[in-house]
Amino acid sequence: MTATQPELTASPGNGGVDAAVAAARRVIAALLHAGDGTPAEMTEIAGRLNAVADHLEEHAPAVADRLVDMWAGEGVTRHDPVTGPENAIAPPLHLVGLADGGIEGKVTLGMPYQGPPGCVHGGISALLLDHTLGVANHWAGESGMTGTLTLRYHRTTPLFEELTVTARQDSVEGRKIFTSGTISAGGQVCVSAEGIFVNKHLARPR
Ligand SMILES: CCCCC/C=C\C/C=C\C/C=C\C/C=C\CCCC(=O)SCCNC(=O)CCNC(=O)[C@H](O)C(C)(C)COP(=O)(O)OP(=O)(O)OC[C@H]1O[C@@H](n2cnc3c(N)ncnc32)[C@H](O)[C@@H]1OP(=O)(O)O
Repeated sequence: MTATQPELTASPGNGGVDAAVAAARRVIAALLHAGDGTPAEMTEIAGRLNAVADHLEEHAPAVADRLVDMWAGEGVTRHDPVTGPENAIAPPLHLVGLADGGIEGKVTLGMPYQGPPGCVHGGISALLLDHTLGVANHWAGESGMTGTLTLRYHRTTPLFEELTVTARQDSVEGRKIFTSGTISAGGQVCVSAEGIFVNKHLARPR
C-alpha cells in the first residue's frame, strides 16, 4: 500500500482462521486438479476432511452470535465471498482506493472459477464486479444495495492470468447510485459492468 492507495479489504493474517482458510483454498483447488482419475486415496482424504469439519462444527459459536460478530468492526470486511480472508470461496480479491476516486484490485483465478474451458465462469465475473462496484460506492461515500447490474462480456476472461478489476461511482441521483467497472486481462477489457444501487441499508444483527 502507498499513501495514495488505502486498503479497502481486510489483509489476511498469518495465523488463526486466515491461515486455515488459505489451506482450505489450496484443498479446494487441489481436489479439482486431482479429479476422479487420480491415484490419491480419496476415501481416506474424505475421512480426514470430515474429521476437520467435525472439529470445526463442534467448536463453532451459535449462528446468531456469529452473525453479530461478522457484522461488527473489521468483521464486516472479513467474511464476504470476494475479498474475505475468513471465506474459503473468496479468491480472494484485494482492493485499494485510487487517488482519482476509483478503486482497483488484482487477482489470478484458477480452476475452481472455471466456466468455458480455460476461462472464468461468467457468474464469477458478475460476483467480482457486483462486490467491487459496491466497495467503490463505499469508497466514494454513498453506498447501497444492488438494484440492477448489467454486464457485457466482451471477450473471454482467462484463468491463470492476472486480472485487474476496477470500479468507480459515476453519479448519485436521489437514492439511486450509478456505478461502473471492468475486469481486464493484458490491458484489454473482458467484462464491463454498470450498476444501479439503491441507498438502503439493512439493520446489522446485534
Ligand atoms: C456480501 C457481504 C458484504 C460484506 C462487506 C460489507 C461492507 C464492507 C464495507 C465496505 C464494502 C461495502 C460494500 C460492498 C458490499 C456489497 C456488494 C454486494 C452487494 C449486494 O450483494 S446487495 C444484495 C443484492 N441486492 C438485493 O438483495 C436488493 C433487493 N432489493 C431491495 O432491497 C429493493 O428492491 C431495493 C433496495 C433495490 C429498492 O427498494 P426500495 O423500496 O428501497 O426502492 P424504491 O421503490 O423506493 O425506489 C427508489 C428509487 O430506486 C429505483 N429502483 C428501485 N429498485 C430498483 C432496481 N432494482 N434497479 C434500479 N432502480 C431501482 C426506483 O425506480 C426509485 O427511483 P426514482 O426515485 O428515480 O423513482
